Amino acid sequence: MSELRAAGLGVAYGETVAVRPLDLHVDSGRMLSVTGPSGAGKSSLLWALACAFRPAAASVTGTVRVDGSVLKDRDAAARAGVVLVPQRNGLSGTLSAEESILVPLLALGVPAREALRRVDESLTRVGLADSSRHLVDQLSGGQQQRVALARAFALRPAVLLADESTSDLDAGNRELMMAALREEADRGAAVVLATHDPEAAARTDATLALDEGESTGVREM
Ligand SMILES: Nc1ncnc2c1ncn2[C@@H]1O[C@H](COP(=O)(O)OP(=O)(O)OP(=O)(O)O)[C@@H](O)[C@H]1O
Repeated sequence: MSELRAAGLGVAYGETVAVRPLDLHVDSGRMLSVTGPSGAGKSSLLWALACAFRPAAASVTGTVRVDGSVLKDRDAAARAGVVLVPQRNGLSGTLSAEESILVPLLALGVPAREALRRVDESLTRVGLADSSRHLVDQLSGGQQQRVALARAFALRPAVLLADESTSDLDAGNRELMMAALREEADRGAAVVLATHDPEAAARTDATLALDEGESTGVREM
């Protein structure tokens, strides 16, 4: 069970203010969508929630807490179980789908047998069990999105931050991935999905709308 809370969270790139300080909270078991036009600040908000910015890359104000503990940096976020699926997936093109999932599990100290079990389970969940040996570069954009989500699911995140993770999917796979994200929430994760897609946003519990970096409020669905 995990609760995500941000207070006064803001992001600027030099003179460019990407996110004006905002508060948000996502309880365990809930899904929040972050919506807004291109450039509204959705990715910047998710990166700040994951404490993923290098200090030189952006100036971030405010605090992020998971279960009451302030996250100081990216390592602390990882230890708290915060997993970011970035907009461009963050996969290495030269690894296979299964290696993409296995490597971070082994790096975290998950025993090999359990890690391999999670690889199979998560690729099956996203409908890519038959593509496990394919290199990421040999997969379509939508298949790569599903591998990136499978990798996140295998990590059993406490907080799952998914950035446009359904944007390249056909309707059937979008449905499958939205159901999988809901399962993550049902398992106890706090889930945040940045999306342009009103149908995906409608499947979440609440929506935070951004406009030029400003929150225009949270609407319960
Ligand atoms: N590394 C960067 N350096 C400077 N400005 C940036 C950087 N990244 C983003 N920005 C600016 O910050 C603002 C918010 O960008 P961000 O990518 O967070 O928006 P977004 O809502 O995710 O957009 P999209 O829907 O197109 O992905 C934009 O004005 C963008 O140009």
